[in-house]
Amino acid sequence: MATDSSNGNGHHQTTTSITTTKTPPSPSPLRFSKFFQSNMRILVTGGAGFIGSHLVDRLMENEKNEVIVADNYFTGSKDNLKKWIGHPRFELIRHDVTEPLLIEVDQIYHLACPASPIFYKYNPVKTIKTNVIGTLNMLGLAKRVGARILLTSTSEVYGDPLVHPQPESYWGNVNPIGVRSCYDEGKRVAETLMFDYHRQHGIEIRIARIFNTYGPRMNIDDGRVVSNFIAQALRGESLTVQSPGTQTRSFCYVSDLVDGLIRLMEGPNTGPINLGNPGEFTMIELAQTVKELINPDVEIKMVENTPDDPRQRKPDITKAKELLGWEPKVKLRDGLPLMEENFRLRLGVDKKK
Ligand SMILES: NC(=O)c1ccc[n+]([C@@H]2O[C@H](COP(=O)([O-])OP(=O)(O)OC[C@H]3O[C@@H](n4cnc5c(N)ncnc54)[C@H](O)[C@@H]3O)[C@@H](O)[C@H]2O)c1
Ligand SMILES: O=c1ccn([C@@H]2O[C@H](COP(=O)(O)OP(=O)(O)O[C@H]3OC[C@@H](O)[C@H](O)[C@H]3O)[C@@H](O)[C@H]2O)c(=O)[nH]1
Repeated sequence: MATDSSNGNGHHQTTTSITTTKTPPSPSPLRFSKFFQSNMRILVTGGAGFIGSHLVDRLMENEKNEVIVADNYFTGSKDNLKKWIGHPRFELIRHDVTEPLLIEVDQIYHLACPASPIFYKYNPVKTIKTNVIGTLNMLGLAKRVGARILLTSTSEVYGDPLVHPQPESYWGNVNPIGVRSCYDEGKRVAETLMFDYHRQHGIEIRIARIFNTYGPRMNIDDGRVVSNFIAQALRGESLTVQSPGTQTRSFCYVSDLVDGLIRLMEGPNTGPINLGNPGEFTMIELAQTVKELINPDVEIKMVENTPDDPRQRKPDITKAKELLGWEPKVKLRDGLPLMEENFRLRLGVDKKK
């Protein structure tokens, strides 16, 4: 069933479950074989990254799952998956999704894409290729083997939003030629490709629009705000708030996010569905919280911002609640100390007694 709602600019849009008359291709007959070891063979692209490796941990908990990770290690690392390397139900492939991948799978979680602005802006043409050609390749794979595919899209598809908080029906306010466009427009094209394959070829699709997520295993020098502030606080450096500091974000702890991704994949809704924590903070508030919880001695300094930084962001998660029975459980004040612990270990900084 399709739902109509206003996007806040007077436009109307259809969201959440656009249906198709096409029948998806059948999965391999082996799936139904009595002697098959696992019931589900799952590909996670970008599985060596931050969210991907937490997702792999959760998928591997189920003994019926076989997990294959394809990653080019641009921002990810084997270290994030070290506990699974050598496991009989796990396989790690060095692979760039801009090249075709010929394997047999039942589900695809398609995460491969640099997510931190400093990394996605580093080689913007490659970021676009990853989003467009990479998603085309994964949809081609899904089509060939009859797999269900989930795309990790982003709150960045709303650009610098004029509607607040952002519902899925909002079409966004995106600069098509800016320095962030390789990522936000790239993800918008990826969403379009997903729906075109769904309508034209009957592929089973799922789209998650993920809002800022944080947690253990983020790269220490990832450049994103939570990892920056925690690393700075632990190193005794000033916390760098990019001006004006009144811009807002809503931060979701990674275990909550992974739970939402799996519910979306397993349920009947195509999405797009927002996954994020509606707790909204200015960057000054975030810096003050990190300072208070981790190192009251550090200073907070204002530094120059980058172009097109969205001024506000907060997910409307009504759909996730209704359709997935999902809402985040971990508050920022509870999640930050869990990440601090992991960063202390990796940076070799002990807690003062
Ligand atoms: N973390 C967030 O706040 C957030 C928010 C919205 C959306 N997302 C999306 O979630 C996904 C994962 O994000 P993350 O935070 O874990 O980032 P990450 O950078 O830690 O992980 C991305 C992974 O993709 C791999 N990768 C990049 N380009 C590739 C390519 N061409 N071929 C194969 N592998 C490639 C990287 O090596 C890395 O392991 C991304 O698609 C991102 O856009 C993340
Ligand atoms: O050191 C810093 C880093 C960042 N910031 C600010 O913190 C805010 C968040 O910046 P981040 O780089 O963490 O992330 P952004 O929200 O800009 O983008 C993110 O959005 C969702 C995902 O798709 C991606 O993970 C990423 O693109 C921005 O307003 C930025 O100006 C600081 O104040 N100080």
